[in-house]
Amino acid sequence: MSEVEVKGLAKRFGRNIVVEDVSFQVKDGEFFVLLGPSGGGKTTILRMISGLEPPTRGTVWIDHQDITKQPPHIRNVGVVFQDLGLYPHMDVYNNIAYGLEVRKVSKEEIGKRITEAANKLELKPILNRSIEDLSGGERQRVALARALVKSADVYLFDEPLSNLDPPLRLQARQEMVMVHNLKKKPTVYVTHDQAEAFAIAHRMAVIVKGKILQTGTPTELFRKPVSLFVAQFIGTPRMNILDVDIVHSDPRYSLIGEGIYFTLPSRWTKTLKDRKLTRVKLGIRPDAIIPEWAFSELDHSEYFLTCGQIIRLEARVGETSVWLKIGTMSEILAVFETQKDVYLQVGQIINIGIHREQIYLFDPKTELSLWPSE
Ligand SMILES: Nc1ncnc2c1ncn2[C@@H]1O[C@H](COP(=O)(O)OP(=O)(O)OP(=O)(O)O)[C@@H](O)[C@H]1O
Repeated sequence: MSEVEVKGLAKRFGRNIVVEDVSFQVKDGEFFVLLGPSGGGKTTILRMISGLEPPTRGTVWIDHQDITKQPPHIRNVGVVFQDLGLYPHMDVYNNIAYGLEVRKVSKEEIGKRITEAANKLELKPILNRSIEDLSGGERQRVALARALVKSADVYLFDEPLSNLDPPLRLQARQEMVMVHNLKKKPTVYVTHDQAEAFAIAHRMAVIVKGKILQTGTPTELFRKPVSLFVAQFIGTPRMNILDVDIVHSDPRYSLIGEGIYFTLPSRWTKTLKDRKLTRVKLGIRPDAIIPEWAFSELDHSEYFLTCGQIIRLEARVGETSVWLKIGTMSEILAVFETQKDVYLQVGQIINIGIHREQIYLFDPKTELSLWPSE
């Protein structure tokens, strides 16, 4: 059993605090993703776990042992960084072997492990090639093989796929998940690509400006974002946000805004009464908007109804993005399944429905999520 845990981790470079009070735990066999925009401190966290950067505060634990003061070569951590860290003057075989030689693994054992890894990652034909002659995808597989031959307690990946084209990226991602499944060790993976995070994470943390905003499974973060930032960061296309007034029309509360008059289900009454808010930010995911031609299949009482004028259209295979003006000024994006017998055009006015249980409300000042009573 291995487990990696960071407790109250902080890092300051000069006056700049780049990681602030970060804590998380990754269990054996778990794939944990640190997701966040560039410059948020994700790489610095991995560098602190691997021992390349000493924390200003906080501790790093592997297998319930505090290893914060251990030098990097003592820590049994397998790392694949963004630049892959391959030695350009060495061939593929020696790049993979190097870390094992440093650890005094016998030549025989090294040969055995490399053959195994080369078979799994299809590297056999290029074992004697120089790193300089390899494509981006091949280099990426060499870096993975280097992690695979190591019997590490923890694996760390820092955007290892960022230099690859989309098709290669998908293949490399599958190879990486394969390495993880073979090793069944805790893995921490850094990315700023939320679609990638969703595809591979068991659990993930959204990290911005050195702080974790939320930790949970991809579904938890999608369904129950703690704030407007997380709600818009997770899910493509981004959640629509509209500023609306709150009106108390006893016994219920209603949302009133540009083209909007929604009477909220009674579950919201307590939350809105307690908060005494007069305005909120209303969040609607583009795929939660139902077009009029799908109305017959739905129970109207479950939906808020309004209408919008199409201002832009973008058709893709199987779905169409439709930008709608509602009221005189507000604009929202809806994504509809493309229908053979429905012709849409700019300027057209259509009716839309929004499921009552699929709206999000945010406090306009703190931008934290508001939730109805269960
Ligand atoms: N050695 C250093 N000295 C000074 N500042 C640093 C150092 N390393 C990182 N930083 C700063 O710390 C901040 C966080 O950087 P970090 O690379 O950890 O973020 P990141 O979330 O991994 O970003 P990216 O996705 O772009 O790699 C950045 O502002 C960066 O400039």
